Amino acid sequence: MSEKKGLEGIVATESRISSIIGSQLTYCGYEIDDLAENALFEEVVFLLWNDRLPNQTELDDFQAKLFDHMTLNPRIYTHFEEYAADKIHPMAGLRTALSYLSHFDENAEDMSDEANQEKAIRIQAKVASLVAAFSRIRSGKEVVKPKKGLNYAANLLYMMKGEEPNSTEVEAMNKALVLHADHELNASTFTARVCVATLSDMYSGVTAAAGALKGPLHGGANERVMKMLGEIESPEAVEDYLKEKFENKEKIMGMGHRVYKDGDPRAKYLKEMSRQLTQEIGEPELYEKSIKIAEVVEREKGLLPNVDFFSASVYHAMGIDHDLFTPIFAVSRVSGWIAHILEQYEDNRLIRPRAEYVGQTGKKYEAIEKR
Ligand SMILES: CC(=O)SCCNC(=O)CCNC(=O)[C@H](O)C(C)(C)COP(=O)(O)OP(=O)(O)OC[C@H]1O[C@@H](n2cnc3c(N)ncnc32)[C@H](O)[C@@H]1OP(=O)(O)O
Ligand SMILES: O=C([O-])CC(=O)C(=O)O
Repeated sequence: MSEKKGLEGIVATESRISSIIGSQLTYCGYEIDDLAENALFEEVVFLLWNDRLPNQTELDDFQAKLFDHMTLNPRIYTHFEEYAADKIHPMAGLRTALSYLSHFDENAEDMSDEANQEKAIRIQAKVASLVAAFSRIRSGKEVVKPKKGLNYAANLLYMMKGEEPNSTEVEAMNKALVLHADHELNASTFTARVCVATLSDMYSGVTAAAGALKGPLHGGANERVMKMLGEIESPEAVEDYLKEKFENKEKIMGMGHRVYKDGDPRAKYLKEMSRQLTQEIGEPELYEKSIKIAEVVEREKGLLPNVDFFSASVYHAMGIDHDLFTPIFAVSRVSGWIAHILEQYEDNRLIRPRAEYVGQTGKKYEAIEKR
């Protein structure tokens, strides 16, 4: 085979946005540790889009613009009522809604830099509102409008829960958003770049990317991790549970990574958050089961937890519905998709690789009654 299956190790573009070397991840030159410990999610979004951190005036202005665009057209709520009645998965709902957002943007087709900057803010602002509104509408609750003065992470939680989150919850959500914001040429980001390299619009790029993130081998793994934790009764039951999975050649969700072979640098933060938060809600066994799973999978398969592994128990402890875990990932990753879309537009060329043909040759058309 002349191609690399799954394009493993292939460098498909240059990028200034994030870099992975060994187990070191940086956003625009800043170590993920530095950002996870210190940065506000909005600062990270500004950084990814502008290649530098904002000063206070720029941050205030950026946050104000995000706040101004958080409100949704009520026609979206009507859509959500239909999705809820049909019990569609929230990630399918989000994918459709990201596309629908373009219907309310009169500059959706304007490809100027100015219009694209404006679209970037609108999409980032509205994605949090979409996830929150969907979750409330399907539970028969009133949609909650964003609250002035709250940061992005706090507003996301506020719009979901209808009450102001405490500082521990805001800090945890902010850190989770920072950790998920960008990750080099992961599958959904690559999808976004392939889509807009045809010079399609930004809404199409993020919609395509959301479709890719939804899959269980990518962002959809976090929801499956929670399902697995629910299926295992106790830390003592982990060995037998995993033995059966290994025998059936099933993959263990949240474990392993295409690029990181010595560990995902984001996982340690989510691990610590999982320890603290599951303790606080009185469900420490969720953390204990997670630790045992990680230990057995490392021993048997040499695989380590990725970003989706401990985020599951973190989001659960924050009271988030399990099928909203991947949409929450998307709320953060939209920032990275947009950064890559803008970068793709800057120096675009159609992305169109080749396939090695391995099919039949020399066939002749036969009339249908002869087949
Ligand atoms: C945000 C993110 O997207 S992080 C990734 C989220 N996805 C998951 O957590 C899903 C579970 N993990 C996986 O499926 C994989 O580790 C991936 C897709 C993340 C990376 O995959 P790759 O590096 O391409 O490995 P690939 O899928 O080719 O597997 C290589 C071998 O390791 C095994 N393997 C890889 N991951 C796992 C796993 N989680 N559990 C069990 N076995 C695994 C495969 O079965 C395969 O074994 P084989 O060679 O005996 O057939
Ligand atoms: O980079 C990848 O392949 C998957 C990943 O960890 C991410 O998207 O955050």
